[in-house]
Amino acid sequence: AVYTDPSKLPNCPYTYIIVGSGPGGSVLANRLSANPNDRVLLVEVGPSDTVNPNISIPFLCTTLVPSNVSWNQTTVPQTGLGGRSIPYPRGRTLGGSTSINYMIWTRGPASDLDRLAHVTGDSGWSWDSLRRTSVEVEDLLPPPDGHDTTGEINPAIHGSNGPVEISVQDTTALDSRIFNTTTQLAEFPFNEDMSSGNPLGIGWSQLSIGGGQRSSASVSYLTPALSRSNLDILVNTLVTKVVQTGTRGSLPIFRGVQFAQSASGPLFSRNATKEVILAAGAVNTPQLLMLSGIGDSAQLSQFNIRTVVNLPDVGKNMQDHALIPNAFSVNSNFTNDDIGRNTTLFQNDLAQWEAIHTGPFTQSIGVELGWLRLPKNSTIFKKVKDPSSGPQAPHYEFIFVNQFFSLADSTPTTGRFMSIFTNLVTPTSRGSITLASANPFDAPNIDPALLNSDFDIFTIREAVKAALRFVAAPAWKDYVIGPFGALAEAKTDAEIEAYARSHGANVFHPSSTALMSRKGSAHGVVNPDLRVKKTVGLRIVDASVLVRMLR
Ligand SMILES: Cc1cc2nc3c(=O)[nH]c(=O)nc-3n(C[C@H](O)[C@H](O)[C@H](O)COP(=O)(O)OP(=O)(O)OC[C@H]3O[C@@H](n4cnc5c(N)ncnc54)[C@H](O)[C@@H]3O)c2cc1C
Repeated sequence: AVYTDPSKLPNCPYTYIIVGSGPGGSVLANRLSANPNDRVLLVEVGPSDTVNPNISIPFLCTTLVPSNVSWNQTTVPQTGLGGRSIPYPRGRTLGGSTSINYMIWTRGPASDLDRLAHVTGDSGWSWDSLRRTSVEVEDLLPPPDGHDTTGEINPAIHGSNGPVEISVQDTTALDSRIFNTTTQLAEFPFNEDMSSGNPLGIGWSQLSIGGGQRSSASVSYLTPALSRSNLDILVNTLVTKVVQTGTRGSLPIFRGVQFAQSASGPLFSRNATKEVILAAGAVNTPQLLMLSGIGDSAQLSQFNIRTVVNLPDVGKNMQDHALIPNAFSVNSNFTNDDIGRNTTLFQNDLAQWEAIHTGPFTQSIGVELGWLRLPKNSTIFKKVKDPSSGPQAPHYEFIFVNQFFSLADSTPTTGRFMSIFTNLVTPTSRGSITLASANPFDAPNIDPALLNSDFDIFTIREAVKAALRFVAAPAWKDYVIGPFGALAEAKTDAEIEAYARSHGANVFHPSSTALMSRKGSAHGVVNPDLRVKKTVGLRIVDASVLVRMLR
């Protein structure tokens, strides 16, 4: 059952208590409650995902940031972005960020997972080990417009029975031009299916959309488990601390949690008989660890927090993907810009979606994707070792968008556009999450350190130049009028770097703030089985454990 009031929770022992309902929390709530002998409590600070109808509608994903279902926080000033603080949204509702994200579904390169297995000394994290699981979670469905997807995705490598519904997008005006470019410019080869383990090239996006609706972790994993009498979900409630409940040998046992609905409201507490599982995401998990006395003792003492476990890597090593939203004016009678400007069109498209779940509102913003590498002879490699996981792993990404979309500039009131987002997917900059106060209701200091290294600024600059080369192909001759706004003024390398710093944002992939390392290693926060080092009864199951962000 779903509870909104902590005082109404049944007075029963819980086997597992899960903090946060993002992909990690939702999947575990489902899998653990499948055993009727175990009782599971899932605590989520945000409201139910039914409070915002736009969550289900793929095209309206951009309205969810900021909103009543997202953390509306900002970064500390970013040196790499010219000192700007930028919005730092994450999902704050059932399903976590999968309820507000852009739904691009991608497995990444095999070498990313193989590197994770190597670094952690646990072959369970390898591509071969996880490939079967990644197929089992999928249910590949036809696109909403029912078009023949032959050549756009390889069904043989996807699942057809899993809980997460996936599909490719409806066709758009960009498709044939993008595809034709891959035959005209050798540097941009076509890739029929980027989920094969080798994502390099240009291909159709796969999305966690089924039957025209978002397939979030909540829809896929919580909804089917809601009728189980051994699963309780408590919403609108912040876990403020994990609590030591005893010791085993010299190790503290952390099987307790405290939670509250406001800073001044009553504090509640419950214990798990087996484990507390943190799935609060790469910003909130390290914050919660530190508030609980697990972290760098020097930092904790600044806030008068008693150190229970000194783990200096908590909150360190933060990574995220910088994004530059490059806009191009296009010669077209219709782009998705029209939907945003024309109320009648908007209402008609919305009505179509509500009636039969077809039409433009079934689409997310990313039509096609590109995963690309810097050339081997790039000058940066004289100074910096290639940070990618192997020759089939990209350094940067293209996301093709059939409209103007910028997180830095306001949307023009006239004109039609195409955008190519260029995203840096192998950053070498490392940021941090640190406490700003000992009050769990305060935001921590969020520092993703975007574009903060020579490699990062070099790569994003080269990515922007690659996007300019892409639209210079003959396929775009009658369509692209030219770069728009500040991009049109950026000609030299130095100008493109300045443009990247003044217009850069992020693509909301925080990770690695409670990173995994080999069992027994003093470095890191969790072991490869995701148990928090030097503790008993506490695990982390979210993006904070990844040594490097996967794609
Ligand atoms: C706008 C946006 C667009 C994105 N687009 C894509 C995309 O297209 N494709 C893609 O693969 N990825 C995308 N992502 C990223 C992806 O959604 C995340 O990487 C992923 O959801 C991270 O999962 P997580 O479990 O680490 O954290 P989250 O999904 O953020 O879940 C954490 C949950 O824990 C809750 N929580 C936090 N602290 C507490 C607490 N103390 N007590 C109780 N509950 C708590 C939060 O409210 C949240 O619900 C996007 C993200 C955003 C924000």
